[in-house]
Amino acid sequence: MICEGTSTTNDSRLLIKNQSNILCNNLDKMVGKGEFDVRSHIANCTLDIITDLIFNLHPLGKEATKCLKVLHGFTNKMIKDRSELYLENRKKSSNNKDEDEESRGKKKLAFLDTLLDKLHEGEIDQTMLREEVDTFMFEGHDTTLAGISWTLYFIAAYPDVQKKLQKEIDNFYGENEEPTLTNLKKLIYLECVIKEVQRLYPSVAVMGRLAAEDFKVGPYEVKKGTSISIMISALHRDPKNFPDPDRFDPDRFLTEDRNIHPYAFIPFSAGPRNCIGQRFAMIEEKVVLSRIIQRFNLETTQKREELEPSLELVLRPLNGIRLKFTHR
Ligand code: HEM
Repeated sequence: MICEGTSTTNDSRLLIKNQSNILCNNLDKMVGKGEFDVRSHIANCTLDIITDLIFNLHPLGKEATKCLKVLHGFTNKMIKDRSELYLENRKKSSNNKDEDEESRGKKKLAFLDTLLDKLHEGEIDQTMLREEVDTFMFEGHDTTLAGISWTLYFIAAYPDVQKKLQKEIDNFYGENEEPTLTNLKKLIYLECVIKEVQRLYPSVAVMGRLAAEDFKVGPYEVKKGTSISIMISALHRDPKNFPDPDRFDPDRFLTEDRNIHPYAFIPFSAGPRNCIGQRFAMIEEKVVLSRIIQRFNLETTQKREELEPSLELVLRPLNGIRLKFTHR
């Protein structure tokens, strides 16, 4: 779905770019207004990105903010609207017999169209379709909102890190007009900062699993059927893998040769049910953050101990992320 080389990926890049521009234009209006909680601005951006990705119906993205509380009603309406368009397109394509498979594929812009294909082929039913959409709406919006907001805090609170990022990002946009999947890999330091923030404040801080069989963890016997909570946030602060674990130090991720266990750092989970949106999430965070850093200087008077992480479905800063924006 969100794979390199598909038309969906190219469109995703485009929609992230457009939404980042809208976000930066809105942040422009906050310059000169002192510190404010940045999260509602980021929430509008990440919600529009995910609704665009799923439905490709941008104006309804706005409606989503109001309707999230009645998620199913909202999802059903979006599905109904997109289904009508999908059926219309299908009719047009079957009338146009000359249209080849490739050009038909290119018209499939929304993730939901792929699911509608499966529905019409009888592989899934209406309920399964809605569940998939709900999962994507939640997993693909709140997680990136948290990730981007926490990262902006650390960029504001650590001016030396901000300077290094500005240098990398100025060079990047000096060389490239547009971010692409390939050139985004050059934003190495930004990636380290994003990872270090996910280490300290993982968007998904705890996961639940049911033991499928008996097994042992250290001295503990776990019986089949036991429900298990995996504390990602605690795992990420194990001093064996991350010395001085509470210190914010993006450079830890610069050195690839550190001999840590492959499951010591798992912000996107690991194994068969890991996050299928992780590549998309990294692209989204890189594009949105790099655009902000390119345009603004960030400051904060908030101390780290005032942030009060709150363990809900995602890890939220209870007191908000209060930042001051000035133009560079
Ligand atoms: C910083 C951003 C993100 C983080 C940290 C994150 C993290 C995770 C984690 C830890 C899980 C496993 C949860 C569990 O098993 O209980 C998960 C699952 C999932 N994520 Fe993400 N995610 C992010 C962004 C996204 C995005 C952008 C999308 C969609 C575009 C997405 C789609 C999904 C889906 C569909 C699942 C369920 C996979 C399954 O159950 O097989 N995620 N994510």
